[in-house]
Amino acid sequence: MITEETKALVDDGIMLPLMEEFYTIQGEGFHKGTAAYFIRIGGCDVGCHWCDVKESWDPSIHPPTHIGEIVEKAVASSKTIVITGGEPLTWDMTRLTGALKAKGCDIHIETSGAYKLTGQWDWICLSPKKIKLPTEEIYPLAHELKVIIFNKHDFKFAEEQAEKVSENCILYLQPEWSNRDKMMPLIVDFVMKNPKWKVSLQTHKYLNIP
Ligand SMILES: C[S@@+](CC[C@H](N)C(=O)[O-])C[C@H]1O[C@@H](n2cnc3c(N)ncnc32)[C@H](O)[C@@H]1O
Ligand SMILES: Nc1nc2[nH]cc(C(=O)O)c2c(=O)[nH]1
Ligand code: SF4
Ligand SMILES: [Mg+2]
Repeated sequence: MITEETKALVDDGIMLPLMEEFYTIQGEGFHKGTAAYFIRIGGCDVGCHWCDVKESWDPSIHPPTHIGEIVEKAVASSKTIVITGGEPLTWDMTRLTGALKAKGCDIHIETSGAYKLTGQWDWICLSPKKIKLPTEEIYPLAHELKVIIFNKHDFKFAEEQAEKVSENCILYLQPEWSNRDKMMPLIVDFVMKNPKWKVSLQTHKYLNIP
C-alpha cells in the first residue's frame, strides 16, 4: 500500500512507478540501431491482448520512484532516452522530461497516445490502438506512426490512422511478434504496393537483447 503522500507525488509526476530501466539499442522504428537508455514506467489500461509487456499494466506492483533518481541513473549511461511503459501518458510527464531536458537529453516517447500528451519530446512514436484511440491533439505532433499488424483488418486501420498524422510523419507497419510468420508476407506485399509505408521489425528480439 502506498501512502496518501506518495500518491500525491505520483499524481504530480514527481514520483513515477518505475518498472525497469536499461541501456540498450532501440530495436524499432526510425531510430532502430541507436543506443538509448530505456525508462519503462508501469501502468496501462489500454489492454492490447497481444501486449508483450503485460507485467507493466498494474502500476501498484512497480515502486514509486523519485524522478531525480531516475534521471541521475539514466544520464550516467546515455543522453538519448526512450520513455516507454506501460503507457507513459497515464502519468504527467512534465517534470520527468523537464529534468531530462535540463541535463541536455534527447527524449523519445513510445506511446499509444490514448491519454493527454504531457512533457517535452524530441521524438514521438505514436502506436495507435483500436481499442483506445489516440487523442486528436497528438496526431499532428507524431514523428513516426507505428501500427502493429496482427490481422488483415489492421491494414485498413493503418490507412485510417495515416490520414490523421502530418505529412512529414514516417509511416511504419510492425508485425505483431507472435503472428509474425503469418503476417510478414502480407506486410511485404502491402508495403510494395503502398510504398509510403515502411517495415519496422522488433530487431532487439532477433538480437536477444532487452
Ligand atoms: C509495450 S508498448 C509501450 C508503449 C505504449 N503503451 C504503446 O503501446 O505504444 C511499446 C511498443 O511495443 C509495441 N508492441 C507491444 N506488443 C507488441 C507485440 N506483441 N508485437 C509487436 N509490437 C508490440 C507497441 O505497439 C509499442 O509500439
Ligand atoms: N531494444 C528495445 N527497443 C524497443 N523499442 C521500443 C520498445 C518498447 O518496449 O517500448 C523497446 C524495447 O523494449 N527494447
Ligand atoms: S498500449 Fe502499449 S503497454 Fe498498453 S497494452 Fe497496448 S501495447 Fe501494452
Ligand atoms: Mg518492447
